[in-house]
Amino acid sequence: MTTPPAPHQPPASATGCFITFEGIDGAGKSSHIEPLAQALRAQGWAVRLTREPGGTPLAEQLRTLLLQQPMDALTEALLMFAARRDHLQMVIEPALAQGQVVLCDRYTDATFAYQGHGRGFDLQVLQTLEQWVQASPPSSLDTPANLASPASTVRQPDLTLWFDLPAATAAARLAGVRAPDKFEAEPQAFFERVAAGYAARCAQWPQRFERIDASLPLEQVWQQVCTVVQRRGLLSPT
Ligand SMILES: Nc1ncnc2c1ncn2[C@@H]1O[C@H](COP(=O)(O)OP(=O)(O)OP(=O)(O)O)[C@@H](O)[C@H]1O
Ligand SMILES: Cc1cn([C@H]2C[C@H](O)[C@@H](COP(=O)(O)O)O2)c(=O)[nH]c1=O
Repeated sequence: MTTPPAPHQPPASATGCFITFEGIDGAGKSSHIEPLAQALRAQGWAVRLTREPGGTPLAEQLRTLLLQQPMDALTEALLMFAARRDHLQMVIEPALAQGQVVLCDRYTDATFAYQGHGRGFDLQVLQTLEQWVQASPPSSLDTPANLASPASTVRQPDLTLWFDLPAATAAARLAGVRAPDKFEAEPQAFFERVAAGYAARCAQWPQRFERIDASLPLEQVWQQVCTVVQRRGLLSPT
């Protein structure tokens, strides 16, 4: 019988690890997030799998509105951040405080890519909202005095896997798979802008971002995911 690999148990004082999955619709994120959760659990990690917009009862209600209802760009951005605030307070921060690995299907890079680059919404305004919403710990915005000044610490992912795929390939993969939601119904030019937005975020955060070539066959994409997570010391080769 082979000996199982030593589990990567986080020390009691660990603050967990926050990993986000990003990319345009149809890039292949969801195909890999659950297998990665299983691989991490098999090596001893406590894993919290979640998504944005969503992840809490309130944020899931906001998701339904966001993915179905037409609305102006500011309303859309505010609802994305409202959902994120609830998600951070109720799920992400508590899980990280317990030393868990949080795997989140999309986070704030999506807001910059979709609302910022896709819709053309003001990136400075998004940056201000980011400072407020992602104040860490969340209680640092509890009092009116604290609200007046931006947070000193802003919760960012430790690692972002960016599934990079041409918009035309993503559209071909999604064609006929399911009825498109409000975002998926956008034209290819929208997703080209979103993809450019992700490339800009990757250039801005080179240490946090890992680009995954999502145009390759599923098994090769999975290999890239494993290699990146192994390099970050969270998984050991099996
Ligand atoms: N490497 C791949 N090669 C070919 N097809 C793929 C590959 N990865 C995923 N697919 C297929 O493409 C479609 C979209 O994949 P998936 O749902 O994982 O993307 P996604 O990024 O999570 O999309 P969304 O953000 O819209 O939910 C699915 O039908 C999936 O089976
Ligand atoms: C977090 C976030 C998401 N979106 C968009 C991107 C997708 O089209 C949908 C979510 O659907 P998925 O199938 O779960 O990927 O929401 C966005 O526009 N802005 C955001 O911040």
